[in-house]
Amino acid sequence: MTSRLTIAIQKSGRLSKESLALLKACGVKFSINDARLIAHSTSHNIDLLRVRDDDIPGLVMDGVVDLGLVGENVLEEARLEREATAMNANFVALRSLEFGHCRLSLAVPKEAQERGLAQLNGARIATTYPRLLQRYLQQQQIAARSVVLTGSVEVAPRAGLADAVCDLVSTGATLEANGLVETDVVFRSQAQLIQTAELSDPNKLALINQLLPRVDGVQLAKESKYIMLHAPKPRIDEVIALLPGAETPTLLPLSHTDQQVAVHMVSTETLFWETMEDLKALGCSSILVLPIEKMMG
Ligand SMILES: Nc1ncnc2c1ncn2[C@@H]1O[C@H](COP(=O)(O)OP(=O)(O)OP(=O)(O)O)[C@@H](O)[C@H]1O
Ligand SMILES: O=P(O)(O)OC[C@H]1O[C@H](OP(=O)(O)OP(=O)(O)O)[C@H](O)[C@@H]1O
Ligand SMILES: [Mg+2]
Repeated sequence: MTSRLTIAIQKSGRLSKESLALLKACGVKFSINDARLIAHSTSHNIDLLRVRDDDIPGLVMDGVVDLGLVGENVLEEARLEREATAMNANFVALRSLEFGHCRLSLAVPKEAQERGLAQLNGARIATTYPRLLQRYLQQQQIAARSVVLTGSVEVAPRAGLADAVCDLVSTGATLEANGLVETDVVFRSQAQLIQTAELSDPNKLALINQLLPRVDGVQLAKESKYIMLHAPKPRIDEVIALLPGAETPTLLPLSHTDQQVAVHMVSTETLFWETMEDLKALGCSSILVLPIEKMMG
């Protein structure tokens, strides 16, 4: 029987939707039953294990699953923890996935904002990431104690459990709602695709080799746009100079006029409204910016 590749993703949380969307965009089909831990792919020899994100690094490092999609914050914390306790902390980082962007930051109550990092000497800092926090404090030569909480870290100072927090931040809304001010970035994170270190099954390796270019293609497509416009022939050089990354645009004749040409190109940069307005001022018309679903070089 052909072996099945197992992939661990977060069951429900900040990474779940985009993890599933990535697999789907790679052509891996699943029918998910929310109550089930395991989902079998109907298109590939792949099983999906849906777990808490904290469990994903360990499952990959112990070889229980072949691949995992997890935030670098959780991954690096687990790696430091395992290294410190002489457990296997090996894995292979395959790809950064460009979602789940956040930062682990120190934050203090608004009233204490002016006192700087030195105020943390002797302080109690609430966090879910004690290893990442201690590494940073050591680098900054600060001696503070961590209070480990697995949730609701942001309420710890108000509850009298800590003087500061070291918590995940994205927009900053959670900190603000709790009267806290971000003072230092401890670690920057995004979702990663990781693989177990000892993988020799040729069927699994073949499947991974099929998936990786698809992951790259999905990411490239996400960052790219297809731009189409009609440009006045005499001003074509000026038009091309305005377009981001337009070294090799396609120029096509238009059926109804020889005064204008159609310009088609793929750009990995955003076409800003300002540029579109400049193009219009040069005499361009029918300017379209379209999303791209898939790309392969
Ligand atoms: N505000 C955010 N914006 C973007 N990404 C985030 C944000 N907060 C967290 N993340 C990323 O998503 C991961 C999962 O966050 P989530 O809040 O869903 O975790 P959780 O509550 O620990 O879930 P679980 O129940 O799986 O343990 C985090 O470890 C981090 O990498
Ligand atoms: O800076 P912000 O945009 O406010 O995001 C930061 C918050 O997002 C995450 O929690 P989430 O909302 O996922 O809920 P949780 O605390 O229940 O995990 C994280 O733990 C922060 O609390
Ligand atoms: Mg978690």
